[in-house]
Amino acid sequence: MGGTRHEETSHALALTHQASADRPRRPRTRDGRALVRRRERAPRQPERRRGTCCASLAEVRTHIDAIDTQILKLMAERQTYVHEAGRFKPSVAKVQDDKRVAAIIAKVRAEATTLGLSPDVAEATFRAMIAAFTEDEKKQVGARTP
Ligand SMILES: O=C(O)C(=O)C[C@]1(C(=O)O)C=C[C@@H](O)C=C1
Repeated sequence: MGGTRHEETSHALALTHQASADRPRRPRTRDGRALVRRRERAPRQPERRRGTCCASLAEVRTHIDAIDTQILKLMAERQTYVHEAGRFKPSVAKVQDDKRVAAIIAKVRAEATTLGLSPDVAEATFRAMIAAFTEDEKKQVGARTP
């Protein structure tokens, strides 16, 4: 390119402009930030289901740790409602409600199946969780009633 410095600069700018004009425009938010599409952040669902989305055991465990934190937050929220349930029970003997537990387990098994989660894993997890919450609720009701 044997033109003046100014011509060279304009040519380079024109090329840059051309290259960005050819590229498909990324969707942006109203304030101009690039919208990251979900597929770019998380692996595609089938890969995740097949368990082939991670490159190392450490990466797998990072995902598991993050999910465990979400589960714990939901358990803390569940606990507040279990304590609320305790307020409506007149005695420790009324805390355990087998009919309610059976209904929860039936619902959880059906939902797990829809979500692609093993219903047996879901049932075992919920039975253990409800048993622990029930003991906690008994302590709470026992502290309030004779
Ligand atoms: O629903 C209630 O009555 C509760 O006290 C909550 C809960 C639960 O953890 O889901 C706990 C104890 C009962 O056995 C039934 C269910």
